[in-house]
Amino acid sequence: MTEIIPLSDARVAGVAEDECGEPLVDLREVAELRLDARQADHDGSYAHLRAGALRRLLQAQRLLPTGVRFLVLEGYRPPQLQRRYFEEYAATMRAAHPDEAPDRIRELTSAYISPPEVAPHVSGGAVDLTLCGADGTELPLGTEVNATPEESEGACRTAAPNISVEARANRAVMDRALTAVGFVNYPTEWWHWSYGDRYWALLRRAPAARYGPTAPPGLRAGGSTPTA
Ligand SMILES: C[C@@H](N)C(=O)N[C@H](C)C(=O)O
Ligand SMILES: [Zn+2]
Repeated sequence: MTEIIPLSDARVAGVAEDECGEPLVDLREVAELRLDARQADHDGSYAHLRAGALRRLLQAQRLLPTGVRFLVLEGYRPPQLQRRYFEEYAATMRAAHPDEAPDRIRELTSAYISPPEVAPHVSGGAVDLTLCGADGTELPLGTEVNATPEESEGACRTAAPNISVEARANRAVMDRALTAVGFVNYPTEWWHWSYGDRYWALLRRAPAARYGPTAPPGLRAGGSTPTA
């Protein structure tokens, strides 16, 4: 089995960043992509992706079998929302594992929510998505998108054995299309794919991440505005 590198791993934080300045693009204006409103926020941040990541996502969609499309749940995530998600799930992990040291709690947390300082969604290069048919009906992928390791008994892991043959085949369909255009998967979450962020750079052995943390679309004064 290949090693799963958690987002809390020091190697992720150690990746250099070479911000390319690509803008965030509003997916609500991209007719070819189907968006789901489950993660919708007040300013539409969730519906944004860096231009290069979006271009690759559209290429990947063209590689899907006839009649199958992507259903996108979340792209960009503002830094303060990432911090809130991380702190909330870390509290859940502390309650479930009261004897574990802080570093282990951070690692357990990062299996489901990224530490804010390396968060792929905050770079605008990560996307949570599933597959649907022509009428928008979701295909079986083994768990709901965003199912926790606890509620899914680990079936959220991309290579989990405890899913149906059909779900495994659908995960392979996603993998083939998204990997072919340069995305990488976070192996603890079948629905989470990214391009250009630090995790991507580490897995693809790129010299640096192309996308650093960026400000929400409403706060940007043209181009990409680094937040830190
Ligand atoms: C839980 C999910 N929505 C998610 O995005 N997790 C990853 C690891 C993240 O926080 O970047
Ligand atoms: Zn994600």
